[in-house]
Amino acid sequence: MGRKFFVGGNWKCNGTVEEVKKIVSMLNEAEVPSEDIVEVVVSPPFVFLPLVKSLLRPDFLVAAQNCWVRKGGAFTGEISAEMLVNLGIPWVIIGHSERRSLLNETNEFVGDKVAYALSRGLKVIACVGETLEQRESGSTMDVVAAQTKAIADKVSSWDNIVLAYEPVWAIGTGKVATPAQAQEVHFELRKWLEANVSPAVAASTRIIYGGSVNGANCKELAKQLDIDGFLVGGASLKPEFVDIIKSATVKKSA
Ligand SMILES: O=C(CO)COP(=O)(O)O
Repeated sequence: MGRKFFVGGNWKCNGTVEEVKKIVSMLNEAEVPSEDIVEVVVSPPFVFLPLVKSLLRPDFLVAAQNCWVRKGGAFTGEISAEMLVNLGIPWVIIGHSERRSLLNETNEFVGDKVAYALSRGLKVIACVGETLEQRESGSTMDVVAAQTKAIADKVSSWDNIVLAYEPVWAIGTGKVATPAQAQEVHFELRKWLEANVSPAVAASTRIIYGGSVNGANCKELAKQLDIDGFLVGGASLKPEFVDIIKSATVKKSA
């Protein structure tokens, strides 16, 4: 169906110059499947973006972890989409659950950010996901559908969006969703896109999974029909990130 496997590494708020250089050399030396099998994007904190971009192998790309909702200006502490474009940063992560919960980013705000970033020419990894309470009360699909709708309402094309399903209860907890749990939500999200955006967008949009993905659990997850890759936190800072990139071949032969 032509959805190229996508592996993102979200470094979150971690690293020193020395650590960043070490991770980049580890990635530069890694033998991974070719670019037509897997797309790899790493997302360091803003301050390291130029350094990582200048050192990283050309077949891996970089992403910012956030950007301002509109054109830059008098917004102390923010980084605009225009600045990312100016630096040649192709991707940005928007709507990560840590920003939604700790910084009160609402569905509407996330939708506005996605739309603005796309309008400037950035590609977007847009994150959705339910909390444990929401899962336990049976509202997982309502929650992720509302988050996805807030994005769909604001954008005219999904060509440059990767949708990341990251259940909040699986992030940084070591408690990964089972392949069946993840597949179920990915399948439902694709159905949602089919019904509410278009069958073509549903068929072509990559839906990636995030939440305690590691070198040991990635293959079983990658085998699932509607899992088109991963957004990796903790393990993206370690050599096992390379094993996660390699899980793209599981998909290829599936
Ligand atoms: O939040 C995540 C990626 O964006 C997932 O984090 P962990 O892989 O550390 O659980």
